[in-house]
Amino acid sequence: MSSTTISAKPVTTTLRPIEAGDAARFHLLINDWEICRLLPEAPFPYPAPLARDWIDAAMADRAAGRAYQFAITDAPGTDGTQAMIGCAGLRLDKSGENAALGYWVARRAWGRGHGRQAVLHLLRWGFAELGMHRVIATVADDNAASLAVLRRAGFTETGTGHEKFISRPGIRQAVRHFAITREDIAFRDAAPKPAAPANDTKPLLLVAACALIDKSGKILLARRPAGKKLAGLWEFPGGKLAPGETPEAALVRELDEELGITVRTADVAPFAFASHGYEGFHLMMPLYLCRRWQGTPQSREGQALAWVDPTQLEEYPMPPADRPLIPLLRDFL
Ligand SMILES: Nc1nc2c([nH]c(=O)n2[C@@H]2O[C@H](COP(=O)(O)OP(=O)(O)OP(=O)(O)O)[C@@H](O)[C@H]2O)c(=O)[nH]1
Repeated sequence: MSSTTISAKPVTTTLRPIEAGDAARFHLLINDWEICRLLPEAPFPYPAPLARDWIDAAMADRAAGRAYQFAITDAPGTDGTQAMIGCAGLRLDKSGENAALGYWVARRAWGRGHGRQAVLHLLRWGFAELGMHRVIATVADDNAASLAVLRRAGFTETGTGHEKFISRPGIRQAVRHFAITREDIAFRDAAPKPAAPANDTKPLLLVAACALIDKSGKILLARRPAGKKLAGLWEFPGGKLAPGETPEAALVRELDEELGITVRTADVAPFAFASHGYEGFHLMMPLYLCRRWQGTPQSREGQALAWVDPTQLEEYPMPPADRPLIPLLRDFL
């Protein structure tokens, strides 16, 4: 991921990989008792060289695939730059199945939902990109804001304990442990919206769609052929679920029927969903990412195909349901 943006008004929270040039601001923000006292490994005062060392280690970890640390940034200012307001990251265990989540938001940016947005964004990215299945987090018992962030993000509390915090010598700080799984996130994203108004009786249509991503990071779009509804628009391969079929099984079937490729259910990762009211039905469409398949995608139903760079998706007219997915893909990939 080069960068990734959330545009959930009124907060705009962006994550981008942390870089050496962030050291001075990192130090300025973290060197605050109200931050250091909540982080097990942060001394207070926080020495400037430690900020540089921490970032160097983060960059080495990223290169080795051990951990992925991001700068949390705010909405662009009038000059277009995005100021760093905190840090969030995932550290994988040896098996690659589990990751530990860590994050902090500078005091000047508290109370605006940045922590929750950053955590949700990082989880979606991690579950889509890293192949991990479970994320754990440990939070000081007196860190009310962080406890709320994890609970609202869908984490389950798994236990309590005591840990050393460098900034609080002589005590073993009471902590709470949390965990969330890939399935929890998929369920959370697919959770029903609030009940529709009584006069809205449109049937719900469940469609599974997939962004196939090739080695150069391009996404496959298919053009709806003449004669179909929304003809001429570009869409993600996929289709309606047959009765009793899971979205993953529907994708495996549709990708074979439409493109002649073989995909395993284990190779499709849930990424986002579209929920859109068309005339006559309400579309609920989970979008999966897939980077591994067998065969070469071919047009089996007369549809034109195009491999599109994520930054150019906007140049391809897509159904209205797909439009909110474009910035997510552009910023994730
Ligand atoms: N596969 C796919 N369908 C989408 C996307 N966006 C979107 O609004 N849809 C809608 O979801 C439905 C997908 O149904 P489908 O592909 O199984 O069926 P279809 O309308 O092509 O006709 P069919 O019943 O002859 O297969 C259509 O109403 C389509 O317009 C998308 O990105 N991919």
